[in-house]
This record gives sequence, C-alpha cells and structure tokens, in this order.
Amino acid sequence: MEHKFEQISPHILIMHAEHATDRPVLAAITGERRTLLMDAGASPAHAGLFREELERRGCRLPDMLVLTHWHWDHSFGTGAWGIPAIAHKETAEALAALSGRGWSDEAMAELVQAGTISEDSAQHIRLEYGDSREVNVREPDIVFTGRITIDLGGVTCVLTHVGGDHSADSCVLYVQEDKVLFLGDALGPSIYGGPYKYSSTGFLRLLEITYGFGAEWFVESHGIPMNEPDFRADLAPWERLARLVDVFGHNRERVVLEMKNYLKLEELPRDLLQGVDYFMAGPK
Ligand SMILES: O=c1ccn([C@@H]2O[C@H](COP(=O)(O)O)[C@@H](O)[C@H]2O)c(=O)[nH]1
Repeated sequence: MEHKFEQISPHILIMHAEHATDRPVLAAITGERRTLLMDAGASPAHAGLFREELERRGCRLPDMLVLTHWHWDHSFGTGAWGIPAIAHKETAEALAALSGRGWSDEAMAELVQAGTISEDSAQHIRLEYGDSREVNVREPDIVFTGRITIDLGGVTCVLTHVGGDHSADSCVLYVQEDKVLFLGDALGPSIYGGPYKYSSTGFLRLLEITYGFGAEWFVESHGIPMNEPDFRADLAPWERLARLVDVFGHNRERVVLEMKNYLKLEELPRDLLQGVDYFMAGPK
C-alpha cells in the first residue's frame, strides 16, 4: 500500500489518513527547538511509518505529542513514540479506563456491548493489529483542562478543548504562525453507544469556534487539508442543515424540504440525508 506524506505549510509535515483501517492524519510540527506530533496514530505500525518518513527526510523527530481525543485510532500508537504525551483530562480518564485491558475478540465484544466502542471499531482494530494482537494503551504524561500552549521555538501551537458530539474530550490544535487548524474529529457525529447523533446547537457552536481561530487551512483527521474557501463551501450545507434543525426541530419532512429548496435539488445527496438522520436522533 502506498502511504502519502505532504508538507502542507512551512512547519508542518503530515501523513495522510488511510481508510482501510481508519487511520487518521498525523502531523509533525517543527519549530526552532522542538517538534510536536499531532496524534499518536492507531498502532506502532502506523506510528512507525511516519517516524521512518521523518527520518528519511532528515526532520527532527517528535519531542512530545498531543492527542486530539481518546479514540483508539488517534491514541493507541502513543507507546511507540516513547515521548511525553499531552492530553485533556477527559482523554486521560478515558485512556486510564482502557489501559491494562485485554483486546481479544471476547474482550472487544464486551466493550462493544457496553457502548464504549462500536463493532466497526472492533473490526478496524482486528485489521490494524491482526489476530495475535498486542494492544498497548498508554496514559498521557501531561494533563490539562481548557487550553494549553506549546512553544516549539518560533512556532506556537495551541491545543483547545472544544468537546462536541463526536467525543466529549475533543480538542483542536491551532498552529498560529502557519494558520493551520487541526480539527481532529470534533465536527463528527457521536458514534459510540447508540445511533449516530448530532445536536444542532452543539454543531453550530463548534463551527463558530472553528471559524473564530482565523485559520487559512483546516485539517479534519479523516479528510484532506482544505483551504478556507473550500472548507467553508464544504461545511455550508451542514451549517444550513443545523440551522434548519434549530428552527424546525425534529420535523424531518420540513427540514428535508427546506434543504432541497436551499440546494435546488430534487433529492438530497446520500451524506446529507444521513446527516438529517443524525440530527433527528440527537437533541436540539
Ligand atoms: O462513522 C464512523 C467513524 C468512525 N467509526 C469507528 O470509530 C473509530 C473512532 O472514530 P474516529 O472518528 O476516528 O474518532 C474509528 O476508527 C472507526 O473504527 C465508526 O464506527 N463510524
């Protein structure tokens, strides 16, 4: 399989997301004194591929890492880096609850049953780690609440807790000098413990926070980096959908009708129809 790496701004090299096992974007942000890693990766194999590329390019290897949220694909690679990990208090609590557990099929079935992970995640973990899997969940070393700023030497990274439907511990990382905002999965729906859900007011709050940074580039963990005009265009129908749900509540028919009128379409595309379902399943 081909792996894709890209220098997206003067100080940032990313490893692109890979969809077979749902590996998210990883980023190395390098200043004059230090390199910060954004997300640890799904596994030692995932982490190892990025490390090899950094070495091949002669980049300074990461001195510390930050986690955008606890989900396995972002955090289970932590131990492989052997560096201090920084995470929000709720991320640390979620990882503490998973650390020391077994990850056999039976053990994962229990976690699925409890709504801690989904069957899709269990399947992705099986594919990422193979049959004789050894999963090492490491707890973070530095725990914060609210916001933490990391000075890499001429490059300032601000990790901010934003919460949201996807995961209550979600954080976003803003690299000030490069005007790049890493969103993790903060804009996604809730995926564990029941049907996928969005709350319209929660989603609109997150959009306001997102645009408030003044970023020129936006990176969602399972997508491709987008400049501001493309990102706004991509999010516009979702923003409209959330505003309609704010007004019409769980009146699905009306929301769908208004969306069709707005988009001047006979039928809504599949992803937006799915989005309507997520908003209908969630609180306002
Ligand atoms: O729509 C989705 C998205 C993700 N999953 C599974 O959950 C984990 C964690 O999700 P993140 O969005 O990366 O935090 C992911 O790796 C998938 O296994 C899902 O089931 N449905």
